[in-house]
Amino acid sequence: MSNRTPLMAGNWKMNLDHLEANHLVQGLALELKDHGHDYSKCEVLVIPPFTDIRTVQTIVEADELGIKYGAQDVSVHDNGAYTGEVSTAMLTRLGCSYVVMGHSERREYHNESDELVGAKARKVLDAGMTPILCCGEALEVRKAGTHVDFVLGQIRAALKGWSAEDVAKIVIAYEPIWAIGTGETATADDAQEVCGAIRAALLEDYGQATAEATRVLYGGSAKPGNIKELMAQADIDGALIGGASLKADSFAEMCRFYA
Ligand SMILES: O=C(CO)COP(=O)(O)O
Repeated sequence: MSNRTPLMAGNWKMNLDHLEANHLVQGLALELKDHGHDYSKCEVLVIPPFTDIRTVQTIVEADELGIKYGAQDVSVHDNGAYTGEVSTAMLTRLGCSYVVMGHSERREYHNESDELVGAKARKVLDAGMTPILCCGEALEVRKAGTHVDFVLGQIRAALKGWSAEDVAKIVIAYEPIWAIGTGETATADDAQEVCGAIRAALLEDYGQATAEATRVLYGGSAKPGNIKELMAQADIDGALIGGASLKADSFAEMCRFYA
């Protein structure tokens, strides 16, 4: 058993308006409270669209909930003529503690490169928040059997030049694209194979302290029915959850995987 605190992160993607966000966070808080959730056994994070963050902040702060919240993306710029972008300062001002970057949906639809993803992670860490760096292969890569090399290549390109101390502070989320929103979960063995390879690469590149500290999540059709098996794997420290995080009961059940 490692001393890494497990993290359940709900990526809402482009779902839920502020009224629905309010409903979900309150429902989630109640579910967790009713079941006596121990936040030291699993950190709970919601990642709403930008427009819901203020709403989530209000509820979380008013009730001093243990739930944390973050953003799905961020700009690499500080301010200026970047229409549509949101800066790290804007997110810290709203109390965000995590920011996702490099999600496959942004890599695919917005042509985000490993270099840009790495620059976003740097920006987020420098602003005092925790980057959740996403990686993962498409089905063709998996079929060709080169998925481990592909994923390690993404991570190494994004983190080029980083110190061991900084890498130890980030979260890496392995999300095989073919398992996202498809109902097709990677088996626990498939997920462990890649998460284990990520940790072995961290050991090789940055040494033992970093390899032991950096949290590695799995994402892709994670749900109440498979979370226990995923969390039983040595190198899986939590999950990045899409669909199943949009319902208070299913997400709360996953946060309580340890019970
Ligand atoms: O992309 C994901 C989380 O970032 C996974 O989404 P699903 O859990 O809906 O497959």
